[in-house]
Amino acid sequence: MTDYLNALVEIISSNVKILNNAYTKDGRKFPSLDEPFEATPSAEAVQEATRLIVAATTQLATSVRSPLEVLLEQATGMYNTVTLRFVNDHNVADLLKEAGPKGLNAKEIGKQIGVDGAYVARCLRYLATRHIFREVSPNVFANNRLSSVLVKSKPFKDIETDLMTKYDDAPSSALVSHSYVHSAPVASTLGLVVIHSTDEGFMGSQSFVEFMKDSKGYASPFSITLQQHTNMFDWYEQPGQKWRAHRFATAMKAPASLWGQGGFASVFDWNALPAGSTIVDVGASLGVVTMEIARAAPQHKYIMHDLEGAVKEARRHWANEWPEAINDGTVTLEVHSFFEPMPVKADVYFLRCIIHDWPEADCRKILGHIHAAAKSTSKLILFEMMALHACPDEQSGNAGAPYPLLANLGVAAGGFITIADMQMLSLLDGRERTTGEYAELGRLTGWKLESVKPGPIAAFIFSKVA
Ligand SMILES: C[S@@+](CC[C@H](N)C(=O)[O-])C[C@H]1O[C@@H](n2cnc3c(N)ncnc32)[C@H](O)[C@@H]1O
Repeated sequence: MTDYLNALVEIISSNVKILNNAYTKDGRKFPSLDEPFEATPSAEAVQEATRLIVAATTQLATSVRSPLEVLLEQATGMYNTVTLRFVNDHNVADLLKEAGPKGLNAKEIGKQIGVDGAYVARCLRYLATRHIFREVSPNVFANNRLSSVLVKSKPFKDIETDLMTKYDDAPSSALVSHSYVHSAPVASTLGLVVIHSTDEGFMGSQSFVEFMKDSKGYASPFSITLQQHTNMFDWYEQPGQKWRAHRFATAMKAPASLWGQGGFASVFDWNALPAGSTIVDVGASLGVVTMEIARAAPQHKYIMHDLEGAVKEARRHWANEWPEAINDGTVTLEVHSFFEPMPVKADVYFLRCIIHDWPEADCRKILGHIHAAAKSTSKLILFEMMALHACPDEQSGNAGAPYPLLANLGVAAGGFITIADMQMLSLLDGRERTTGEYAELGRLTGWKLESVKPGPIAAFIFSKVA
């Protein structure tokens, strides 16, 4: 067997060849981080090569670096959060977009955003050292591919103060190649997930350790930080949080693109259902999944449930995007809490990124209410990410990865899901689950897991058990 370091180097070099060949076939060269965005070739082989390069380079760097340095880098990860929060709050990427590739001096940036230029330079240098922004010459900074994800669609002068409309018009077509995000010339809604993480996520993380020891009756670490006995979604419904609720709802457009167009419509044969079947989107938010499925199978009736504020947001979204579907009754929006008995006897109930928001007892209530209302033939579909152990796991069918990589490819495949798991814990005491855990949750609430369609967001398809 090749020695440890060379095994990693071989994985990197053979997969870099695959990437380069894919670009050569497209008649271009692999771009550096400083070059403008160009969509990545989308072939599965390119995505797999990318995952393996990320897994191996991270493991190689971690292996050769001093353990103390690695731990220090991780222990001070909050500076990633706060520097990103700083540049976002002051719309620095938007300002630098207007400055162009020559960039802008930190003093001038400081003048425009009302912060001492010396602070600005240090924050931007911290980020540039981590490949977010570029230090073009001493204290002069420009956008690069990563920082341009934070660019919004309005001129800098128009977005400085208006929190409610700051993120409007962000295109939902985040340019995503599998789970790797590349920057578009203007911010995608996926950039809002980053920003939400530096704000609500950061607030939650501050009471993370305390909560796990003793929740003191609070719903989540986030609730402890806020000293409020409500969960994050109820907090969004409160006066003063409308702009955060709006930002969150806008961010929720993004994960639809993680699956790519047609992903939700293709996991289930919606057209095999009798015409006029009833399909409920439980906790729908804007209803981006309903929109995709209803476009593919407009002969059915779709009902979206959510809390009052979220339904108001959704009404605005549908009025802009597809008003006919509301006007002709194809899609109905209703205020309904999934903690109350389900009022609809539907053919299919689906929930995207809902179950991961809640602790076990709440998930059982939600799925139990749906079970009580369902027909014997009803289907339940949970669209959720699939948690993976870092070691081989026969039960989940994860046999491992090439030597010496971690079975979940470290941050390459396990990165986003473990971040999401921590985020769910921090914000809501929710969690990401393995396939076995979804099957067990179904068993306890009267649902049999029939099949799983893997993907960045997997579909867990259940049928009702009497
Ligand atoms: C993570 S978002 C997912 C939204 C949507 N399913 C999607 O994937 O775009 C969670 C949603 O659950 C909604 N929600 C929270 N508590 C709820 C409740 N008790 N009843 C109904 N919806 C609720 C929130 O308002 C939010 O829209």
